[in-house]
Amino acid sequence: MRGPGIACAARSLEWAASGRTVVDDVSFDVPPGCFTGLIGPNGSGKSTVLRLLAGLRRPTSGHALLDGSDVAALKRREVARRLAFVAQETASDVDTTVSEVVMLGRAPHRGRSATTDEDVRAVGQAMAAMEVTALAERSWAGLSGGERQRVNIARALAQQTPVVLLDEPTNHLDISHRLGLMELLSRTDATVVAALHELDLAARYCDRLVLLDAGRVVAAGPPATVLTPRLLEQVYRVRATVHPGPDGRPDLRLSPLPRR
Ligand SMILES: Nc1ncnc2c1ncn2[C@@H]1O[C@H](COP(=O)(O)OP(=O)(O)OP(=O)(O)O)[C@@H](O)[C@H]1O
Repeated sequence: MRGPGIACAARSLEWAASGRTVVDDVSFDVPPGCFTGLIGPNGSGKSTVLRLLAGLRRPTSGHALLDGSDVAALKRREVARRLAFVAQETASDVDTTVSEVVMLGRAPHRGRSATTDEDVRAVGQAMAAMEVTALAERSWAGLSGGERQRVNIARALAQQTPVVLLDEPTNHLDISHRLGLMELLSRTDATVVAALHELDLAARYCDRLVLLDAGRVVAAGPPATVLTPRLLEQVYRVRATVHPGPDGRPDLRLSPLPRR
Protein backbone atom coordinates (compact mmCIF):
# COMPACT_ATOMS: atom_id res chain seq x y z
CA MET A 1 0.00 0.00 0.00
CA ARG A 2 1.21 3.51 -0.71
CA GLY A 3 0.15 7.13 -0.55
CA PRO A 4 -2.61 8.97 1.30
CA GLY A 5 -6.06 9.78 -0.10
CA ILE A 6 -8.69 7.77 -1.94
CA ALA A 7 -8.32 6.24 -5.42
CA CYS A 8 -11.90 5.14 -5.76
CA ALA A 9 -14.90 4.96 -3.48
CA ALA A 10 -18.50 3.85 -3.18
CA ARG A 11 -20.69 6.50 -1.55
CA SER A 12 -24.15 5.27 -0.49
CA LEU A 13 -24.42 3.31 -3.73
CA GLU A 14 -27.79 1.84 -4.51
CA TRP A 15 -28.85 -0.11 -7.60
CA ALA A 16 -32.22 -1.70 -8.23
CA ALA A 17 -33.50 -3.87 -11.07
CA SER A 18 -36.92 -5.38 -11.70
CA GLY A 19 -38.20 -3.70 -8.55
CA ARG A 20 -35.54 -5.38 -6.39
CA THR A 21 -32.73 -3.59 -4.58
CA VAL A 22 -29.53 -5.40 -5.55
CA VAL A 23 -27.01 -2.96 -4.04
CA ASP A 24 -28.19 -1.26 -0.89
CA ASP A 25 -26.42 1.76 0.63
CA VAL A 26 -22.90 0.49 -0.11
CA SER A 27 -20.06 2.75 1.01
CA PHE A 28 -16.32 2.09 1.19
CA ASP A 29 -13.08 3.86 0.33
CA VAL A 30 -10.15 2.35 -1.54
CA PRO A 31 -6.83 4.05 -0.76
CA PRO A 32 -4.24 4.40 -3.57
CA GLY A 33 -2.21 1.23 -4.11
CA CYS A 34 -4.50 -0.81 -1.89
CA PHE A 35 -5.55 -4.32 -2.96
CA THR A 36 -9.17 -4.62 -1.86
CA GLY A 37 -11.04 -7.94 -2.06
CA LEU A 38 -14.79 -7.78 -2.55
CA ILE A 39 -16.15 -10.96 -1.00
CA GLY A 40 -19.60 -12.39 -0.33
CA PRO A 41 -21.81 -15.30 -1.35
CA ASN A 42 -23.27 -15.84 -4.83
CA GLY A 43 -25.71 -13.06 -5.68
CA SER A 44 -24.54 -10.75 -2.87
CA GLY A 45 -23.84 -7.94 -5.36
CA LYS A 46 -20.06 -8.08 -5.97
CA SER A 47 -20.24 -7.85 -9.78
CA THR A 48 -22.84 -5.10 -9.61
CA VAL A 49 -20.72 -3.03 -7.21
CA LEU A 50 -17.69 -3.43 -9.51
CA ARG A 51 -19.77 -2.33 -12.52
CA LEU A 52 -21.02 0.68 -10.58
CA LEU A 53 -17.43 1.60 -9.61
CA ALA A 54 -16.40 1.23 -13.27
CA GLY A 55 -19.23 3.49 -14.44
CA LEU A 56 -20.73 0.64 -16.47
CA ARG A 57 -23.96 0.85 -14.47
CA ARG A 58 -25.65 4.04 -13.29
CA PRO A 59 -26.53 3.92 -9.60
CA THR A 60 -30.18 4.39 -8.66
CA SER A 61 -28.76 6.71 -6.01
CA GLY A 62 -25.36 7.46 -4.52
CA HIS A 63 -22.04 7.94 -6.29
CA ALA A 64 -19.01 5.98 -7.46
CA LEU A 65 -15.92 8.15 -7.16
CA LEU A 66 -12.79 7.77 -9.25
CA ASP A 67 -9.92 9.92 -8.01
CA GLY A 68 -12.45 12.25 -6.37
CA SER A 69 -14.70 12.65 -9.46
CA ASP A 70 -18.10 11.07 -9.93
CA VAL A 71 -17.37 8.37 -12.51
CA ALA A 72 -20.78 8.99 -14.12
CA ALA A 73 -19.69 12.55 -14.99
CA LEU A 74 -16.47 11.47 -16.75
CA LYS A 75 -16.21 10.72 -20.48
CA ARG A 76 -15.75 6.99 -21.27
CA ARG A 77 -12.26 7.59 -22.65
CA GLU A 78 -11.27 9.52 -19.54
CA VAL A 79 -12.50 6.63 -17.38
CA ALA A 80 -10.62 4.14 -19.58
CA ARG A 81 -7.38 6.05 -19.08
CA ARG A 82 -7.77 5.84 -15.32
CA LEU A 83 -9.51 2.51 -14.78
CA ALA A 84 -9.32 -0.96 -16.37
CA PHE A 85 -12.10 -3.50 -15.88
CA VAL A 86 -11.86 -7.26 -16.27
CA ALA A 87 -15.33 -8.77 -16.58
CA GLN A 88 -16.29 -12.25 -15.44
CA GLU A 89 -17.38 -13.40 -18.91
CA THR A 90 -16.17 -12.30 -22.32
CA ALA A 91 -17.28 -13.11 -25.85
CA SER A 92 -15.51 -16.23 -27.10
CA ASP A 93 -16.39 -16.07 -30.79
CA VAL A 94 -14.34 -13.02 -31.76
CA ASP A 95 -12.04 -13.66 -34.74
CA THR A 96 -8.83 -11.99 -33.58
CA THR A 97 -5.38 -12.92 -32.31
CA VAL A 98 -4.22 -12.81 -28.70
CA SER A 99 -1.80 -9.92 -29.33
CA GLU A 100 -4.61 -7.93 -30.97
CA VAL A 101 -6.82 -8.49 -27.92
CA VAL A 102 -4.07 -7.25 -25.57
CA MET A 103 -3.44 -4.26 -27.88
CA LEU A 104 -7.10 -3.25 -27.32
CA GLY A 105 -5.93 -2.20 -23.86
CA ARG A 106 -3.97 0.62 -25.52
CA ALA A 107 -7.02 2.10 -27.31
CA PRO A 108 -7.79 4.72 -24.62
CA HIS A 109 -4.25 6.08 -25.00
CA ARG A 110 -3.86 6.10 -28.78
CA GLY A 111 -7.37 6.40 -30.23
CA ARG A 112 -7.08 5.94 -34.02
CA SER A 113 -3.41 6.88 -34.24
CA ALA A 114 -0.69 4.41 -35.22
CA THR A 115 0.81 1.99 -32.71
CA THR A 116 3.75 3.55 -30.88
CA ASP A 117 6.83 1.93 -29.34
CA GLU A 118 5.25 2.61 -25.97
CA ASP A 119 2.12 0.64 -26.97
CA VAL A 120 4.26 -2.29 -28.12
CA ARG A 121 6.30 -2.16 -24.90
CA ALA A 122 3.20 -2.05 -22.68
CA VAL A 123 1.62 -4.97 -24.54
CA GLY A 124 4.84 -7.00 -24.34
CA GLN A 125 5.21 -6.37 -20.60
CA ALA A 126 1.57 -7.24 -19.89
CA MET A 127 1.77 -10.45 -21.93
CA ALA A 128 4.98 -11.47 -20.17
CA ALA A 129 3.44 -10.75 -16.73
CA MET A 130 0.48 -13.02 -17.52
CA GLU A 131 2.67 -15.62 -19.29
CA VAL A 132 0.78 -15.40 -22.56
CA THR A 133 3.65 -14.29 -24.82
CA ALA A 134 3.81 -17.72 -26.44
CA LEU A 135 0.12 -17.42 -27.36
CA ALA A 136 0.58 -14.08 -29.21
CA GLU A 137 -0.42 -15.31 -32.68
CA ARG A 138 -3.05 -17.80 -31.50
CA SER A 139 -6.73 -17.17 -32.22
CA TRP A 140 -8.66 -15.78 -29.23
CA ALA A 141 -11.61 -18.05 -30.08
CA GLY A 142 -9.43 -21.16 -29.76
CA LEU A 143 -8.09 -20.48 -26.26
CA SER A 144 -8.93 -22.48 -23.15
CA GLY A 145 -10.89 -20.78 -20.35
CA GLY A 146 -7.78 -20.15 -18.26
CA GLU A 147 -5.74 -18.91 -21.24
CA ARG A 148 -8.53 -16.52 -22.16
CA GLN A 149 -8.71 -15.23 -18.59
CA ARG A 150 -4.96 -14.55 -18.56
CA VAL A 151 -5.14 -12.75 -21.91
CA ASN A 152 -8.03 -10.66 -20.64
CA ILE A 153 -6.04 -9.63 -17.57
CA ALA A 154 -3.04 -8.87 -19.81
CA ARG A 155 -5.31 -6.54 -21.82
CA ALA A 156 -6.21 -4.69 -18.60
CA LEU A 157 -2.53 -4.49 -17.53
CA ALA A 158 -1.58 -3.12 -20.96
CA GLN A 159 -4.06 -0.31 -20.33
CA GLN A 160 -1.63 0.88 -17.59
CA THR A 161 -4.32 2.56 -15.50
CA PRO A 162 -3.90 3.64 -11.87
CA VAL A 163 -7.02 1.63 -10.94
CA VAL A 164 -7.81 -1.96 -11.96
CA LEU A 165 -11.13 -3.68 -11.19
CA LEU A 166 -11.42 -7.44 -11.70
CA ASP A 167 -14.47 -9.68 -11.42
CA GLU A 168 -13.38 -13.11 -10.15
CA PRO A 169 -9.97 -12.94 -11.87
CA THR A 170 -8.82 -16.34 -10.60
CA ASN A 171 -11.71 -18.10 -12.41
CA HIS A 172 -10.43 -20.92 -14.65
CA LEU A 173 -6.82 -20.45 -13.53
CA ASP A 174 -4.70 -23.38 -12.34
CA ILE A 175 -3.17 -23.09 -8.86
CA SER A 176 0.18 -21.81 -10.08
CA HIS A 177 -1.40 -19.02 -12.15
CA ARG A 178 -3.83 -18.23 -9.31
CA LEU A 179 -0.99 -17.67 -6.88
CA GLY A 180 1.05 -15.80 -9.49
CA LEU A 181 -1.86 -13.47 -10.23
CA MET A 182 -2.59 -12.79 -6.56
CA GLU A 183 1.12 -12.02 -6.00
CA LEU A 184 1.09 -9.65 -8.96
CA LEU A 185 -2.10 -7.88 -7.79
CA SER A 186 -0.71 -7.49 -4.28
CA ARG A 187 2.61 -6.07 -5.53
CA THR A 188 1.45 -3.73 -8.27
CA ASP A 189 1.48 0.03 -7.62
CA ALA A 190 -2.04 0.20 -9.08
CA THR A 191 -5.11 0.33 -6.88
CA VAL A 192 -6.89 -3.01 -7.25
CA VAL A 193 -10.44 -4.05 -6.38
CA ALA A 194 -11.26 -7.69 -7.13
CA ALA A 195 -14.35 -9.80 -6.52
CA LEU A 196 -13.06 -13.04 -5.03
CA HIS A 197 -14.58 -16.32 -3.90
CA GLU A 198 -11.43 -17.89 -2.49
CA LEU A 199 -11.30 -16.62 1.06
CA ASP A 200 -7.91 -18.20 1.76
CA LEU A 201 -6.35 -16.24 -1.11
CA ALA A 202 -8.20 -13.07 -0.07
CA ALA A 203 -6.85 -13.48 3.48
CA ARG A 204 -3.33 -14.00 2.26
CA TYR A 205 -3.00 -11.30 -0.39
CA CYS A 206 -5.57 -8.51 0.10
CA ASP A 207 -4.82 -5.39 2.18
CA ARG A 208 -8.51 -4.86 2.88
CA LEU A 209 -11.72 -6.79 2.41
CA VAL A 210 -15.29 -5.63 1.90
CA LEU A 211 -17.79 -8.34 2.83
CA LEU A 212 -21.18 -8.10 1.10
CA ASP A 213 -24.35 -9.94 1.96
CA ALA A 214 -27.66 -9.38 0.15
CA GLY A 215 -26.33 -6.17 -1.39
CA ARG A 216 -25.15 -4.59 1.86
CA VAL A 217 -21.70 -4.15 3.41
CA VAL A 218 -21.53 -6.41 6.45
CA ALA A 219 -17.89 -5.70 7.33
CA ALA A 220 -14.92 -3.86 5.86
CA GLY A 221 -11.30 -3.65 6.95
CA PRO A 222 -8.11 -5.70 7.14
CA PRO A 223 -8.63 -9.46 6.55
CA ALA A 224 -8.19 -10.29 10.24
CA THR A 225 -11.15 -8.09 11.21
CA VAL A 226 -13.47 -9.33 8.43
CA LEU A 227 -12.73 -13.06 8.29
CA THR A 228 -13.97 -13.92 11.77
CA PRO A 229 -15.75 -17.20 12.61
CA ARG A 230 -18.88 -15.29 13.60
CA LEU A 231 -19.14 -13.32 10.33
CA LEU A 232 -18.23 -16.32 8.15
CA GLU A 233 -20.93 -18.42 9.79
CA GLN A 234 -23.48 -15.59 9.57
CA VAL A 235 -22.82 -14.75 5.90
CA TYR A 236 -21.58 -17.99 4.29
CA ARG A 237 -23.13 -20.57 6.62
CA VAL A 238 -19.74 -22.23 7.13
CA ARG A 239 -17.89 -23.23 10.28
CA ALA A 240 -14.52 -21.50 10.40
CA THR A 241 -11.48 -21.87 12.55
CA VAL A 242 -9.18 -18.92 12.16
CA HIS A 243 -5.55 -18.85 13.32
CA PRO A 244 -3.22 -15.90 12.97
CA GLY A 245 -0.52 -16.87 10.46
CA PRO A 246 3.17 -15.97 10.93
CA ASP A 247 2.59 -12.64 9.12
CA GLY A 248 -0.50 -11.84 11.23
CA ARG A 249 -2.88 -12.67 8.39
CA PRO A 250 -5.70 -15.09 9.19
CA ASP A 251 -5.18 -18.74 8.27
CA LEU A 252 -8.63 -20.25 7.60
CA ARG A 253 -10.05 -23.75 7.91
CA LEU A 254 -13.61 -23.95 6.63
CA SER A 255 -16.19 -26.71 6.83
CA PRO A 256 -19.89 -26.76 5.96
CA LEU A 257 -22.58 -26.27 8.57
CA PRO A 258 -25.58 -28.59 8.38
CA ARG A 259 -28.05 -27.32 5.75
CA ARG A 260 -31.06 -25.49 7.16
N1 LIG B 1 -29.79 -6.82 -14.75
C1 LIG B 1 -30.31 -7.42 -13.68
N2 LIG B 1 -31.64 -7.55 -13.51
C2 LIG B 1 -32.15 -8.15 -12.43
N3 LIG B 1 -31.40 -8.69 -11.44
C3 LIG B 1 -30.07 -8.60 -11.55
C4 LIG B 1 -29.44 -7.97 -12.67
N4 LIG B 1 -28.10 -8.04 -12.51
C5 LIG B 1 -27.89 -8.69 -11.34
N5 LIG B 1 -29.08 -9.02 -10.78
C6 LIG B 1 -29.26 -9.74 -9.51
O1 LIG B 1 -28.56 -9.03 -8.52
C7 LIG B 1 -28.00 -9.95 -7.58
C8 LIG B 1 -26.52 -9.66 -7.42
O2 LIG B 1 -25.87 -10.06 -8.62
P1 LIG B 1 -24.30 -9.95 -8.79
O3 LIG B 1 -23.96 -10.56 -10.12
O4 LIG B 1 -23.89 -8.56 -8.53
O5 LIG B 1 -23.81 -10.88 -7.58
P2 LIG B 1 -22.37 -11.51 -7.28
O6 LIG B 1 -22.12 -11.32 -5.83
O7 LIG B 1 -21.35 -10.99 -8.24
O8 LIG B 1 -22.67 -13.04 -7.56
P3 LIG B 1 -21.71 -14.29 -8.02
O9 LIG B 1 -20.79 -14.56 -6.85
O10 LIG B 1 -22.71 -15.39 -8.18
O11 LIG B 1 -21.01 -13.90 -9.29
C9 LIG B 1 -28.33 -11.35 -8.08
O12 LIG B 1 -29.46 -11.83 -7.39
C10 LIG B 1 -28.64 -11.11 -9.54
O13 LIG B 1 -29.57 -12.07 -10.02
